[in-house]
Amino acid sequence: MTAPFEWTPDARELADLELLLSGAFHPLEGFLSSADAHSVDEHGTLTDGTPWPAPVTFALPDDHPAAPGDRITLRDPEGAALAVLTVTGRQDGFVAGPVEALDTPEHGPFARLRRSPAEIRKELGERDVLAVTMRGPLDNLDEVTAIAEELDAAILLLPLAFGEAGPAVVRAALKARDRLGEDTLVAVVPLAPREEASIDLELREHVAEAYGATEHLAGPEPVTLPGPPHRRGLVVFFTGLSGSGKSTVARGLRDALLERGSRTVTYLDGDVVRHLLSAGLTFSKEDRDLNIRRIGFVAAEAARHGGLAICAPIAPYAATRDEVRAMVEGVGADFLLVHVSTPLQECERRDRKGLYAKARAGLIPEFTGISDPYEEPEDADLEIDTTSISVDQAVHQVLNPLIQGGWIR
Ligand SMILES: Nc1ncnc2c1ncn2[C@@H]1O[C@H](COP(=O)(O)OS(=O)(=O)O)[C@@H](OP(=O)(O)O)[C@H]1O
Ligand SMILES: Nc1ncnc2c1ncn2[C@@H]1O[C@H](COP(=O)(O)OP(=O)(O)O)[C@@H](O)[C@H]1O
Repeated sequence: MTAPFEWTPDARELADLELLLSGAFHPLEGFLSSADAHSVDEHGTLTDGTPWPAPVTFALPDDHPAAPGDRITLRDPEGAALAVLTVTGRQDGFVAGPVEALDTPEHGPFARLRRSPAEIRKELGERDVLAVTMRGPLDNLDEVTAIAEELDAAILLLPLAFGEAGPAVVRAALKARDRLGEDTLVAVVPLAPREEASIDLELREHVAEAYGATEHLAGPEPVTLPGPPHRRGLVVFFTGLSGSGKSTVARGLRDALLERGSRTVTYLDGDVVRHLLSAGLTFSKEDRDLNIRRIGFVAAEAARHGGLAICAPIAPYAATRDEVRAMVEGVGADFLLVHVSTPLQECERRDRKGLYAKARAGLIPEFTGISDPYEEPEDADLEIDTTSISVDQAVHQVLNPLIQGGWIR
């Protein structure tokens, strides 16, 4: 009997899964084996010689027990079971195998426009088709019209909607359709961009062909101009030992920002987090990581909308701090890691809450710095040792770079 495995793939894998299931990645029917992925990289073909431009792979952590013959239910982050992957091979971190659809999630912006290649081909019938794949607005509509007229072809716009920018690309396609004429078809394709431009282009051609294209035009690459720093979201994330001064400096920073009044501030105080958002969590590694991920999630949501979030947990693990940085940068905001590096000796001397004495006496287990690890950041954007400076000076050591960097006016 096979084990009932479940897994939530990452965003790129989920997008690829949707294209495998819809037939947009024809002739692929599942995730590639390590051998196929290497063959694609080296020769632009699968091991059986079928032309294919880009690896379409799926990874599981090494400690996941799935083996050939097992069936893995793939779920979206909200828990909907999307497909079953039957494992045919597992090597070099890649899990290969065909996928079968279970359910089509009917949510998300522009879900009604996520039409399958078969549906679009049926609607287009025998006509020649000029497909335009887009990752941003089209600035060449006259050219598109001229080519379509010359070929006597129908126009099919394929907005490649992936990630944060996805809905904006679809809106650009609908705007282009308004100008090109109502008979222009639009199908949303969740194709994640590939790093190498030539491979990305080839993959777009394959997908366009699956949708019935006889001619393919790649729209221009979007120009992304980040807004000025004072309009961008920002997370100021303090990390350091208990008693190092995180909360004191974070509160001082919050107050200084509120006095200036130029930005909205979300303050995720450590104690408030532990009483509400993370109530019931312990200080085990798993619970500390969960606590930090929750803080990161809330901070990233505030920053997504251009807000400034200040967080001040111990956050002892480098990998978890990295995850938060990625979460924040993933929503297009900036992340500033402030290491409050006051040495243990000074933190223990202060022992504001008497916790170090209790930890030394063995009354508090897993106490950071005493009986639990603190991984010193190697990627801090700022470092402050509060041993022999005033609170006001410490606050200015954070505030000044924020002003100089243009985040605060
Ligand atoms: N075992 C153990 N280790 C470290 N700290 C402990 C522990 N038990 C309780 N406390 C108190 O909890 C505060 C740290 O909570 P955090 O949420 O910031 O920790 S973590 O980031 O999840 O590691 C920390 O507060 P601060 O002094 O403000 O840092 C301590 O007062
Ligand atoms: N320059 C300074 N910056 C921050 N805190 C300082 C400074 N000098 C002394 N302290 C004292 O150190 C203690 C730091 O405690 P706290 O801010 O709660 O640390 P943490 O949040 O890192 O546990 C406070 O009692 C604070 O008054």
